[in-house]
Amino acid sequence: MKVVRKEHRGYTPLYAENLDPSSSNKGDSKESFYVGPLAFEDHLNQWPSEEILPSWRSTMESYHEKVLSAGTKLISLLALALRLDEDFFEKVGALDAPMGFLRLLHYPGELEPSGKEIYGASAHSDYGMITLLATDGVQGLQVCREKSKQPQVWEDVPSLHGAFIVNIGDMMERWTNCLFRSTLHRVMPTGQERYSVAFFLDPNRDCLVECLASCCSESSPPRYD
Ligand SMILES: O=C(O)CCC(=O)C(=O)O
Ligand SMILES: [Fe+2]
Repeated sequence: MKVVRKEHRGYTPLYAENLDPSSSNKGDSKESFYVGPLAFEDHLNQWPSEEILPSWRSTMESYHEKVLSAGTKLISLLALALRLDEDFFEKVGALDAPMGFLRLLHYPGELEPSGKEIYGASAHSDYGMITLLATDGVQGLQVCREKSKQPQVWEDVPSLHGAFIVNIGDMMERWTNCLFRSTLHRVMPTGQERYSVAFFLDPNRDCLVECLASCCSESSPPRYD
């Protein structure tokens, strides 16, 4: 198929991805479609033809722009919470040519029989700054609050109509010296079909990520420098 994933854009088929290779997982029971940054590198995006899906591209572009704008505002609130200037992450170049990746996800209700454990999405944390996640309200998403404790305790994430679920990513964990922890999460199959749309806001590749001054002290030195 012409839109099969290339350069992190396009279609990923069922079971093609395994977010937690340490588990004896068959591959995640989800299929997805990635749309990368629009303003920059837009030529890498892959779009189904207008004849097959009329207006799909313009709908995705419009959603991408709106969720990027919401994510950018949220990042400025995180900056204020960290006692930084509101535009700190802009000033360090994190949002230059914003690296926003939209991922449309579909989890089928019925799964292929398999002797292996099957997850919708196996345990992982997202790797950027923040993720804004919209779901159709079908359960399945779980978080583990204490990710370094064993045994891990998983909690269902309730869905709130009209609200995004916001996850902190690994880069934000590093930046804040673990003050903000990236969220370990997974999606369990429930037997019900499920749709979600994730928007990953990553820092620009040229942005230097170093421990924020407000997040380290003598008793809490930078862990990643
Ligand atoms: O579908 C969901 O609720 C979560 C998706 C997810 O965690 C991801 O794509 O990184
Ligand atoms: Fe995720």
